[in-house]
Amino acid sequence: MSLRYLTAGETHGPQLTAIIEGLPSNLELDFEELNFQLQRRQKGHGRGRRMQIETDTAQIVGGVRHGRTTGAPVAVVVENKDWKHWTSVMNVEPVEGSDETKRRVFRPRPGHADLNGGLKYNLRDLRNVLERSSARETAARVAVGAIARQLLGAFGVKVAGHVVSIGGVEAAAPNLPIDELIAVTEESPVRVADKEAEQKMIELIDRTKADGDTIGGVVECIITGLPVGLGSHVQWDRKLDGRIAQAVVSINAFKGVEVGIGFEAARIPGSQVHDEILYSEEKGFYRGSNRAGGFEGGMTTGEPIVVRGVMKPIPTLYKPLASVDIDTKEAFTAQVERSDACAVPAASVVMEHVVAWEVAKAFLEKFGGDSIEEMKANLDSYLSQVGAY
Ligand SMILES: Cc1cc2nc3c(=O)[nH]c(=O)nc-3n(C[C@H](O)[C@H](O)[C@H](O)COP(=O)(O)O)c2cc1C
Ligand SMILES: C=C(O[C@@H]1CC(C(=O)O)=C[C@@H](OP(=O)(O)O)[C@H]1O)C(=O)O
Repeated sequence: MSLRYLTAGETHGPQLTAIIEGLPSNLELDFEELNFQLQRRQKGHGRGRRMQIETDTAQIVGGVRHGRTTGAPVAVVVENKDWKHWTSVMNVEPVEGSDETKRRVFRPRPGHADLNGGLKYNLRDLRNVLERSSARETAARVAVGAIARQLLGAFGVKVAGHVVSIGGVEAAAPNLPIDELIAVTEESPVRVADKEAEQKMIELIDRTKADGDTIGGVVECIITGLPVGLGSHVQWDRKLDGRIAQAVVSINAFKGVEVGIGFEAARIPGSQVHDEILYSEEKGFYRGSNRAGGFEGGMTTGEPIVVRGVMKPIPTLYKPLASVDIDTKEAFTAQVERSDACAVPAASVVMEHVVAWEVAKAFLEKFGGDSIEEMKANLDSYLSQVGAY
């Protein structure tokens, strides 16, 4: 059985819940590191007031004893502190004229899930759609991904993420060793290594917010330390780059993904796209460049994975766009809910974790095993085979 997970929970409900199935036993979990990743997702210039209310921490309520996984399903809970302000709205059926009715959502926001969800699920309070479509759910996905990241970490695999551009303001390509990239973006409010560009991004976010508008951007995730051969060319749904693309576009507001040089490959000849194959006694087979972003044939090449995702601007606008009242069918402006102006820095943390999850899943498929020790033995045996090739 392969690694899988599900999440449940509403943004203004009591908690988010995730269940992970298929983790090996004896993975030592670092709870501080897990919570650190959750807190990283809360930061970043442009976030709204909600992030001042929450202090995301993961409670592990199943599958872990004495700090180590047992092989049983791992259950994780992240509390919503904001729940206490929403208890009656979430629990009481709105009655005409009541306070709860005021929170009913009936003028759908263009760009959010409101209208499609209302029509599809036949819900006349679009809050029932909003509550689950909210990117609050990405806190659960980061908790899950942080565990996957620790699984990868047990094999020396490292994960980094950073912001490439916001609203067209581009950061210079950082080209730093992964540990430095992690350190430098950790301290940055926009998670960008280029300080000059960061200042321009901050100013742009502030101007955009003051205009009642929102802004998107591009983020990049890099994973190093992987062996050749994760994923497979033999079947469409085993191609790891394809699975990563699906995971990235599943993040709220993500509309595109690039692997390696991505769309740039359409503009230049093959001689400037493909990575030449080299060999040395010390390294074995390796590449002169990594324009493929670590993938050929849906399999890892052994070079770092480099994936980019594009996030559209946040749909909720304080200066709202045209919409229609779902009761009267009259033209109205869209409803305004408390909102972020820009969540690109936070989204880069989410992207790291959804990509880490897909890679961990492929890692487990390749090296199998019910315990970390069994996985390590399988990895060592494979590395010897590759080394002797
Ligand atoms: C970290 C993060 C925070 C977000 N914050 C908001 C927000 O405050 N307001 C909003 O309208 N959308 C926000 N979004 C985007 C919406 O959740 C998303 O646009 C919506 O679920 C519709 O899905 P789609 O854009 O993928 O089609 C956020 C997304 C992410 C990744
Ligand atoms: C709660 C989070 O993000 C939320 C995502 C979101 C949306 O519509 O996606 C709308 C906002 O919700 P609220 O109206 O409660 O402030 C964001 O704050 C989070 O990232 O943890």
